[in-house]
Amino acid sequence: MKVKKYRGKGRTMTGDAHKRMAWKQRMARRNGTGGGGGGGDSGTKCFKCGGEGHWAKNCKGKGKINWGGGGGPAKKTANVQITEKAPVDEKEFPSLKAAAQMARGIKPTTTPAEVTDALHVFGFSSFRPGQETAIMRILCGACQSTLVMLSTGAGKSLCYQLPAYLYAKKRNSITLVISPLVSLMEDQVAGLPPNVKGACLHTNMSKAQRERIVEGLANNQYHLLLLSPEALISGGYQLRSDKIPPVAFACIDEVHCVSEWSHHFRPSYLRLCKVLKEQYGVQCMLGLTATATMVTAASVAQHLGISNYMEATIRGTPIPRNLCLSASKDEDKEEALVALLQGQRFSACDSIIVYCTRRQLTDRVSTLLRTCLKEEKPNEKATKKKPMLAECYHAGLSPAQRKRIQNAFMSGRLRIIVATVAFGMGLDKPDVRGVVHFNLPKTFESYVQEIGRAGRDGKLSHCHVFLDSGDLNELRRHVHANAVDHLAVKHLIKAFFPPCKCRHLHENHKKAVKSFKEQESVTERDTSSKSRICPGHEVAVPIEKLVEKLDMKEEGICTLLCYLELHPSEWLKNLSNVYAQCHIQCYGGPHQLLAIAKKCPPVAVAIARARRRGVTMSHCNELDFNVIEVADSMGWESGPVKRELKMLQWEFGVSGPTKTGVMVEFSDLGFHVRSPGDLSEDEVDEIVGFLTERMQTQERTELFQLQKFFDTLYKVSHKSCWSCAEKADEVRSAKLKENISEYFERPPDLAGGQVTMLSFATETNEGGISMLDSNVTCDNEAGVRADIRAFVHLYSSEHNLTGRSIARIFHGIPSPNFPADVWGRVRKFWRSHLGVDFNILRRLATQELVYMK
Ligand SMILES: Nc1ncnc2c1ncn2[C@@H]1O[C@H](COP(=O)(O)OP(=O)(O)OP(=O)(O)O)[C@@H](O)[C@H]1O
Repeated sequence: MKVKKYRGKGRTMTGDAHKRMAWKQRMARRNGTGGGGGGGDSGTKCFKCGGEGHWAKNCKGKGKINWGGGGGPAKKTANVQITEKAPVDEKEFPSLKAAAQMARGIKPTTTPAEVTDALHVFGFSSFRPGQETAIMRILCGACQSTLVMLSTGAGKSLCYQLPAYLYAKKRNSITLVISPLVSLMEDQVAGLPPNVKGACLHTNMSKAQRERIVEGLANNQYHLLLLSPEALISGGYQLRSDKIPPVAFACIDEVHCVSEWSHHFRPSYLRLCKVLKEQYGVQCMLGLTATATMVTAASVAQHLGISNYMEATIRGTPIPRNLCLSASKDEDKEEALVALLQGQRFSACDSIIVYCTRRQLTDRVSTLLRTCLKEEKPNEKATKKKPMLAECYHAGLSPAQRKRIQNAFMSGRLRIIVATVAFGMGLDKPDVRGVVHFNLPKTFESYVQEIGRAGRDGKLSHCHVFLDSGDLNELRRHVHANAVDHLAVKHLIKAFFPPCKCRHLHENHKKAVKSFKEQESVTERDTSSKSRICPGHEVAVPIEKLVEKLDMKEEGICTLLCYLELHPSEWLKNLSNVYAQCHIQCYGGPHQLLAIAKKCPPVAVAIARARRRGVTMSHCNELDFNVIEVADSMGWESGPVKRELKMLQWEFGVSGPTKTGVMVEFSDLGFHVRSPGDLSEDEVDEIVGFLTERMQTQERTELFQLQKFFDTLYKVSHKSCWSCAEKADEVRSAKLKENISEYFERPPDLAGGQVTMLSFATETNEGGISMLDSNVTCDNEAGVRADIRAFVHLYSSEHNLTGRSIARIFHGIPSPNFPADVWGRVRKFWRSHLGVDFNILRRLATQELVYMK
């Protein structure tokens, strides 16, 4: 739609007034207020004081927020914009005083008029708990990075949208919002009020769409920009800091992904804060999350550069008060689910989500519910269209089917959606009245996140979990799936720290100079790993090959590389993935290859290296080489080398560029790091030991937390859901909430100023009901050993088997080299020993492999 623009009294108004009106009416209905709320475009209403009959320009009303250096644009340097620090002058700016008080936790008597007016622009009449403090911290101009930890549906989005809107209006700046889910970005932008201009950049957009957005950014058309962490750190989409307005602040949604201790650690998040600070000059960051323990919060604060995280954290209760929780350990879960939904508690609920872990199960359960509940009264909200009782929703459905089911659920036509956890991320349906977990959720955090989809309108809603030891063991297997062997770690270190000649060259240099003083300082340097001789080399390791070699997922390898970067010794630096292999083909024949070698040094070096390996190049018109290695051997950065190689394809004459008949292609996407090549053997052992220990701690911790989660639910559970199907048990619900809060509020352990989670792993299990312990012995060891031997006989010639890979197959845990769709068909072995503890199985398999060698 073409947008008409009107200019009136210094304000810009778009022509889509009917859209704005509809939005205002929608918001008014939701807030229960009569009309619009003093929106910025209302024409006769003052934006500053909200008063009628005069324009903001002539307002003599309330004070102002400090807009950072008097509202002027932020400073721009060549490539970095620095947001100016605000001069703190509370007398001159009365509302700044309020902001500063707010930031210190003191509630000021009045909220600045600009802020309350902006709140009306968003269609709200008052702040929800936590919103005002967060907003004022961001607006107070003193670069107060803030962590907002409020439950799902508490209204965290306003905490970035409102300051972004005000900053953009006052300073023509933009706010960067880092959002982890591409699928949600469009919805978030579409949900903004008409006055707030947002845009997003993601991979699902066409090139033309992205270019339009980048152009719009350069023209100051947007108040906020949503993008994925990967897009930001890769610097893709031509998004350069000098091409966008100054950045007011950056908001990181799902900020717990920044912490390596989080259940959702995402390696690309790790470099996020650094890129925001160094490349975009961001000084103020706002982190948003619904589920973070204090351990995660402390670690996130470290990444955001917050020194006193207690002061900078706005924290609500993890579970909203209006949710009534229950759990039961029924033997027949399907029968129990039907009974629960027929009971008084859930039969009154119009909108229910039933979560299952597997796709086939969602299918089965939805069919069961359609059959067993069909006599029931259809959804009262049903419109002319036929009401639907229960449907399944999972990633295996076609996009059209998913859309149809989601729309039916959102409009109230579908009463029960039986879904995998893929459903519900970013779901903003206010009246979901019930969430039932047919299977055990993965963690405390997932549980809190998933039940948070109920009762977003603040009305009483019900949540129930069915406990089952089978689910617990299944989740336990998932934990083992991510663990790594000592040997795999060794291979990884070998790949990323190839030995270099720096030390040797240095020794030669030392001999040549023969200066006593120089020798002394060199001896000094040799003993200290911190001032190592090697400055670090660019290394690229092809992802596909490494995944196969280590039998480890790409994300797992990324995580290990992040641990190495986060280590106090900063063993390596992660760089953006690159294509490492270069293929040059000269259609002009071998002469052309030699001719380009004369003008392009990297080609000459690649030919020389090939010759050194014994390859005869005189009759060759093709050349294959690792471009990262070649660039490194020349002491050059790989970026410019690749650009120079690409240029070989073109010749620039007076009539413009013409093709030279040289083809240059890059392939083999690789992990890309900068690492030293002069590690001593002790250092290699230290790194291997560190990573192995770290992975083991992670495994122990996750197992412990899983057990603790199960025990927490078990302690308050009913034997059968019959006891809580008719009436909620408020005492047990309150007890469960209290125990969950305890988990989230547990203070972090600070070892040497670093956040650690070791204590979780070493803590004993306070007499909980351990259903895992039953598995720690192996009754049928001889039988298990016989099966292992049979398996090794059949498959060892074609596959590289390890104790772990055999244990995984016997437990039905897929890995890159042993995918479920292939190995799941080997029925005799796949999931054949679920009853035997994973680590015992691994030990037995390792022993058998050694005996059979
Ligand atoms: N001050 C307010 N007054 C009334 N409604 C509000 C207010 N702030 C937010 N809301 C409404 O609350 C709902 C939830 O808000 P929002 O999506 O920001 O929650 P959230 O905390 O980001 O949730 P999630 O964790 O699921 O992303 C939205 O419909 C929003 O319009």
